[in-house]
Amino acid sequence: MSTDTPLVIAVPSKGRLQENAAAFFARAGLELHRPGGARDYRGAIKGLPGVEVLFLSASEIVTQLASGAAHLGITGEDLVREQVLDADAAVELLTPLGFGNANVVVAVPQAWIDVRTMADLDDVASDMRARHGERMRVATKYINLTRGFFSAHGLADYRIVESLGATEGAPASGSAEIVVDITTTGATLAANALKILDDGVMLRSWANLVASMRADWGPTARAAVRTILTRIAAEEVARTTREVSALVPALDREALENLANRFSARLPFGAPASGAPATLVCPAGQVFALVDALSAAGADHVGVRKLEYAFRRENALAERLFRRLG
Ligand SMILES: Nc1ncnc2c1ncn2[C@@H]1O[C@H](COP(=O)(O)OP(=O)(O)OP(=O)(O)O)[C@@H](O)[C@H]1O
Ligand SMILES: O=P(O)(O)OC[C@H]1O[C@H](OP(=O)(O)OP(=O)(O)O)[C@H](O)[C@@H]1O
Ligand SMILES: [Mg+2]
Repeated sequence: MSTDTPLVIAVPSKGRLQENAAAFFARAGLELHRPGGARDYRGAIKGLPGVEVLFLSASEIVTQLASGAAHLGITGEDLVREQVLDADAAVELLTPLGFGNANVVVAVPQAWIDVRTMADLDDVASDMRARHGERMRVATKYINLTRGFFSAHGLADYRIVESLGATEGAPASGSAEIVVDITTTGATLAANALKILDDGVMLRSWANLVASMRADWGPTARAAVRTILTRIAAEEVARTTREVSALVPALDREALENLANRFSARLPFGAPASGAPATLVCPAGQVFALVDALSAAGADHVGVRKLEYAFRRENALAERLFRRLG
């Protein structure tokens, strides 16, 4: 039974992702409003009816997406892969967001100089089992990811010691031999005299915009998500492109189109009428090469602008979601 519920968006309210997530929505012109203050975990988006915001921890956001209690959320891919058994059926990772980067890795004591790969680790584990009748202990909170990765490497002689914090301290404190944890700068691993195995990167994770396939996507939720994804896409296009305008009478329509193609630029308003300036939109990284080419073609004044938003009819994010939802 489908009912017409509001769109529920889950946003990190604490931890590593909070600030970047709030900045991400702000850039897209979506102002998160928390009427009850920091203690209230429910809010709204200013000027957007039909949307409810939940302020939760990154891990709780995964739970809400997996159950369908939230339609859309921002959280780490590491948590999605760890917490949701059938992640590809339950959720759609719409796009990585360029923040919250962390690798899930297998790390062993630096003192184990002969242990560089998962195969070496397998030898150590078998050896421990054979000589001492003990299984190698792996401290982690990534239990499912660890089981999957170890079994893919044929490593079976180990047991997991569930860790709920300060995982990297486990080998020094004697509660485990090795660890599986996330790392960004590597500082915590180094401080604990641990090293990553050469083939020990299990997952390269980023914060993602994630949609739930189990939520109730009624008309109100669909309309609201389209508005939100349109703004997000418009901000992204504006941020990654530049609008270039120039008067180039020497270039006819075909020459202008060829020049645009050379720099992966578009002519959003088509070729200009004679005597009118041309407007091109190119990737930010191509802008100076394009300016040089326009100057070489006789342009006297070339203007470059960074737009605040660039709305286009097609929106890859929304299309991806609606294709999935059917
Ligand atoms: N050092 C880091 N740099 C960048 N992103 C990180 C880093 N550590 C974690 N993340 C990302 O942020 C997510 C949430 O991490 P965070 O530390 O905020 O919460 P947590 O440790 O899972 O939970 P808790 O806040 O209860 O300790 C991680 O799962 C990962 O995707
Ligand atoms: O490679 P680095 O840049 O040193 O970052 C890695 C550390 O960051 C995370 O911990 P966090 O500080 O979030 O504390 P937590 O254990 O409470 O989650 C993670 O669990 C590592 O311990
Ligand atoms: Mg943390």
